[in-house]
Amino acid sequence: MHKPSSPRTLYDKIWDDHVVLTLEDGTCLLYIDRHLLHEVTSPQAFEGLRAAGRPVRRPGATFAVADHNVPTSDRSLPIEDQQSRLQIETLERNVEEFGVPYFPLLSRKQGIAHVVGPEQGISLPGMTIVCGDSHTSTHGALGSLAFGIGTSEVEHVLATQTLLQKRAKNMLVRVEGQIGPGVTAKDIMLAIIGRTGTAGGTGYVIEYAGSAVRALDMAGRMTLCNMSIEAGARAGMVAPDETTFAYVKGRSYAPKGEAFEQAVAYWQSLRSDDGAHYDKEVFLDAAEIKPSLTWGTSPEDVMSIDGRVPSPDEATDSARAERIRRTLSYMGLEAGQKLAGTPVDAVFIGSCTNSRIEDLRAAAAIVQNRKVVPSVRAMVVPGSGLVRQQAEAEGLDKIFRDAGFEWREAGCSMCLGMNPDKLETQQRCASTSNRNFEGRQGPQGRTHLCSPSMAAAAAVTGTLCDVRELMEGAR
Ligand SMILES: CC(C)[C@H](C(=O)O)[C@@H](O)C(=O)O
Ligand code: SF4
Repeated sequence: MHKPSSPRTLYDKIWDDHVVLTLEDGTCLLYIDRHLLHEVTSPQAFEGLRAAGRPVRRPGATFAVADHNVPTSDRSLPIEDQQSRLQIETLERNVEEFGVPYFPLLSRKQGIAHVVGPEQGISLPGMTIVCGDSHTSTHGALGSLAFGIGTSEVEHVLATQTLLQKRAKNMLVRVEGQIGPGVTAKDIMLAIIGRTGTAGGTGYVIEYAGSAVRALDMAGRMTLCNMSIEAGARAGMVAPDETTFAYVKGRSYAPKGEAFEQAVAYWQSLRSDDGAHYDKEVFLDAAEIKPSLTWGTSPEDVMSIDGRVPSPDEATDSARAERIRRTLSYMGLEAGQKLAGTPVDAVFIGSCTNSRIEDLRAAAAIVQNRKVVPSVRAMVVPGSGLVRQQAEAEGLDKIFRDAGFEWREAGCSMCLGMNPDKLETQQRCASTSNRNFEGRQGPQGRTHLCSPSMAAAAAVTGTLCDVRELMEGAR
């Protein structure tokens, strides 16, 4: 624990500004500024409120949207899957009864909660933001403290607008220098997880810093913070700067005029002090990061596209050798093979990691004047209706459609098998999402996590490949 006068990190500052009460064992009651809800983790929480006869403490700080179960096909049709329909109807009934703002399925504002929050200016620098969803860490890109909570905590926040939490440790991930052509925020994050492993961030909140992070736009920063969970961390954050303020300005729920200027003055104080203590530090040289992807069934199974998958023979212990053997078998790969040139069956561009307009532009730049290989099912699923609308205004949908991509409505889609967009058994998919566990995208599905441009390259060549080979002057 730091003394009040000692240099503090960004995390310490936001934490300190939200403590309502500190218990003897150090647990704190934190004030929560924003609470996002989706259909999967909120029903029992509302049920609890109802049973206790309690209202939602601050409906105006609470926002709901359905994203996991929604079909991404024609929205005018009824939802076929009974379970999904029930989830969404339940959410709609709850928000109505408790007076919580909701972005309906037919609204342009509907989308994945972690795309909608920043897009609407609901998520702002300096805030504490929670949602019953692990990838709430995404919102930390704005310079907020944002993390996922469980359903009983959702109920607690609904009832009290506060949450009991233990302070996490501080971890600094510094990425310095310039990334090369074809390298994106996704590749940076895969490189980080490849280095730290999926447990490297356990017990920490990660602050991303360094010139390569500063150079990222907000979408890139959100990609980093989003996958902090895959690095094992509680949350990820980037100190707010001019890029952040320019992004926030003018958004629906952001402060306006004089209030905005005052907010910026405060937000500028939200950076780690010189000499602030980090319990763990990791350094990466941006110039060394190559277009990357995962070869296995854990986000830490990372390699660069010009590398080879591991072989059990290289493992230093038998448990590791067994894991490699099992993973290769699940993934349908041979020990030591190159991934480049491996045929794919599906390409998924979407999810809260990579479905923002910047991601779609990057993918479209690769797809333009090319065609999806006929054996590949390729889909683009914008993160929100507004992203979709913006992409259409820029003609990106035409580029994707003309090439043979499906152009879908917003939702979690093929990121996880909770809706009709699923891989078929043993299909191999280049996916811009964040998780590659066995069966994540459908039973026996084989997921290769990668950036939007790498996924686009896989669609038009029909194989996992180095996006730089499709980029003029990149090599
Ligand atoms: C369904 C939800 C609780 C889950 C999460 O918390 O992350 C989902 O969003 C996921 O990505 O697996
Ligand atoms: S897009 Fe994927 S990771 Fe993000 S909230 Fe939905 S299911 Fe979870």
